[in-house]
Amino acid sequence: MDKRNQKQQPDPSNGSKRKREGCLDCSDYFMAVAVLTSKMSEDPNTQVGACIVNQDNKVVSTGHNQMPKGGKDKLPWEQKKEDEHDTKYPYVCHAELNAIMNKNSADVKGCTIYVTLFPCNECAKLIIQGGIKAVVYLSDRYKDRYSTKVSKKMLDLAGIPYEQFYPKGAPEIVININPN
Ligand SMILES: O=c1[nH]c(=O)n([C@H]2C[C@H](O)[C@@H](COP(=O)(O)O)O2)cc1CO
Ligand SMILES: [Zn+2]
Repeated sequence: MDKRNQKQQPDPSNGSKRKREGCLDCSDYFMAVAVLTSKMSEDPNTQVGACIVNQDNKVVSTGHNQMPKGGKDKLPWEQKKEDEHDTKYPYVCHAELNAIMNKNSADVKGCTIYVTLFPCNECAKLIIQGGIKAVVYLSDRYKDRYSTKVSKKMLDLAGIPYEQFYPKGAPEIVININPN
């Protein structure tokens, strides 16, 4: 048979471009976004970041712990003072609250929240009532605090799973933003 006029079929195993090895896994990316977002926090002791992702694996929001509008540079970051009004605790807006408020979608129903610290009870309420369907957290540093224990109790009652994050790829991601 004369093959001169036959169309050449590309050989998938030879000559075609292969996909890049070692590209960032989706969940590693989302937690990395949460960690990067935490770097915006002005809290000298604990910086928290959150990243909310919808069912199409699209980021719909991020947030970090920060003072409410109008309170920046006017409210304290102290952890301990004789009077609790002089500490950060009554004022600071948690990362999860900010992420839910910052959403670029109508709601956060069915979304997953990636957060660098296990959500406290107040954040758990927002997560549950907002319709978030899963929590992925990095640190459970405050697991013995009552606010974490009751948070887990509420999440359990609402049937919202929470799992600790473990990276699928390399645990360290280096970002260089130097233009040169
Ligand atoms: O769910 C949370 N989300 C969140 O943004 N935070 C913030 C509030 C404070 O700024 C900081 C905790 O401060 P500290 O570790 O010094 O107690 O983390 C804390 C929690 C859980 O405690
Ligand atoms: Zn909280």
